[in-house]
Amino acid sequence: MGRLDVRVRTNLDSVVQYISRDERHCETVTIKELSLSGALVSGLTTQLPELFAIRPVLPGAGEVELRARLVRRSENGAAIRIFYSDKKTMQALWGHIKGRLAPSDDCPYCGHPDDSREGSCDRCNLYLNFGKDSYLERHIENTFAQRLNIRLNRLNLEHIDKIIDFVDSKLLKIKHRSPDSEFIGTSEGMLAVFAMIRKVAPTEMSVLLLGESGTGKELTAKALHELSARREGPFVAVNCAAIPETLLEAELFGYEKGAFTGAYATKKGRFEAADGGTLFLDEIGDIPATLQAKLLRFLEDRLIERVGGSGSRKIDIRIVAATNRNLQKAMVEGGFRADLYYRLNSFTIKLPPLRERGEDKVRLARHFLERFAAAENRRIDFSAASVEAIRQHRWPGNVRELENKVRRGFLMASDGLIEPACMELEEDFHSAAAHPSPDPQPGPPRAESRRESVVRALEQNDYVVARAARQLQISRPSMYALIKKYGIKKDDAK
Ligand SMILES: Nc1ncnc2c1ncn2[C@@H]1O[C@H](COP(=O)(O)OP(=O)(O)OP(=O)(O)O)[C@@H](O)[C@H]1O
Repeated sequence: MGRLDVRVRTNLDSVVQYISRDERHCETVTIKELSLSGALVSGLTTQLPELFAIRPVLPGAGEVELRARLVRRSENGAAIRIFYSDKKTMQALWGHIKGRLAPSDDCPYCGHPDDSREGSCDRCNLYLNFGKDSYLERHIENTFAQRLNIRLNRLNLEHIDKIIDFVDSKLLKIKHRSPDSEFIGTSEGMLAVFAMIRKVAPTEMSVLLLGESGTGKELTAKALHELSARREGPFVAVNCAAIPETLLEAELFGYEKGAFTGAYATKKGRFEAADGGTLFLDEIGDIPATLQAKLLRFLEDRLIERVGGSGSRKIDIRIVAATNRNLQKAMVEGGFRADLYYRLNSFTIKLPPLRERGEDKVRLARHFLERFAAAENRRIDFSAASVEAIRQHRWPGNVRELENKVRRGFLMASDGLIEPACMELEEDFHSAAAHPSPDPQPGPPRAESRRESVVRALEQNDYVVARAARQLQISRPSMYALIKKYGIKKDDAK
């Protein structure tokens, strides 16, 4: 029963109706107690689906249809929640309840003595003027925030995020996700990376990205592009190690017709394709010496010359380069030009390996799982053992390996649960069980400590909600909802 509603005893015959597997079920029950948002019914014999209809016959108003959900069953009957319906139905329902209100001097909501029956209750502040026609609207208005709060308290962080996303994107059509919002991470290392991305993105500086394979270098390059003034221009990515050395120059700089055997027509290279935007040169450590010289020339004068061409042309691009090799060592050993290294190295972002990102591992795994599950409209979760195995695994292939393992787990899961074996991580789980980690790893809020995480984030950000929300990688409205949900006040946070 709704805690905020006036509840009366009644004896209404009602039909409960639902459809399962194309079959219509009807059952007659009796409503014993009724409020605007709930009822207690007796005589229910079947298992109900999550949502069903109940059709009480209200004396004087006839049959009304209400949408309902089962809250709990007991020996006395079943408690159901009634959802707000159209105004006419609500008025009929309220008319029935009002007619059965026993005269009392106590507030029917909270029991506080009240003899005026005018205005609001001194204690719970709810509107008491039942006799007025406007009561229903005033009641709905007055109780809206409290109803919302009751519901919010039952939701977890992910639900709240989903609802806010839905409202923003589907109802308000706000495209509020920033391009790096799919970039998951709240570990110290990743927060530093995000801060650097935001700082350097709007500039025209060349950026060098360092990090093991699969740590997110390409994603970083895309974020740099999206957060720059070049975002409307093209983003062109070239994996220099994937193109044979003999073809790389023509691929990057283009060629004129007849420049070499097989050059039947003039072709633009990737530099020209990226004109006005960003060129991402992945595996830059693998380009041959001749191309290193050509790239250096470009960085100095911004001119390119097609293979077999006689003139040069100006190109307006920003270069973001990446490598998982130790360029400094390659430079010392003579495999990479020092002048090019220093040109590219004017701003460097180092992506930490996944094994050093603490609880980000689990956060990323959940992010990928959510994506796969949403694409196939399935509900699937990790078992506790899987979560532990994800924490323990060393992840030599970093985020790409994690994504692949979660994809495998998603395909192999049975009964809606991914066990370590589904991801081929059973050994990591067994070693975790044998040597439990004393260090629970820093990271995002777990259910039991979520309040503490929210308080900590607020403290660390001088109570600036937007910044604390950013630190926890949640939206600002979600942060406000959490502050309210946990009743956090500035004084508690100290
Ligand atoms: N922090 C992250 N949040 C969400 N997805 C990520 C993150 N980091 C990486 N990914 C995903 O992991 C995969 C590998 O990332 P990416 O290709 O950017 O890595 P890389 O360092 O460029 O790899 P390589 O060196 O092998 O080219 C991609 O699917 C990418 O979207």
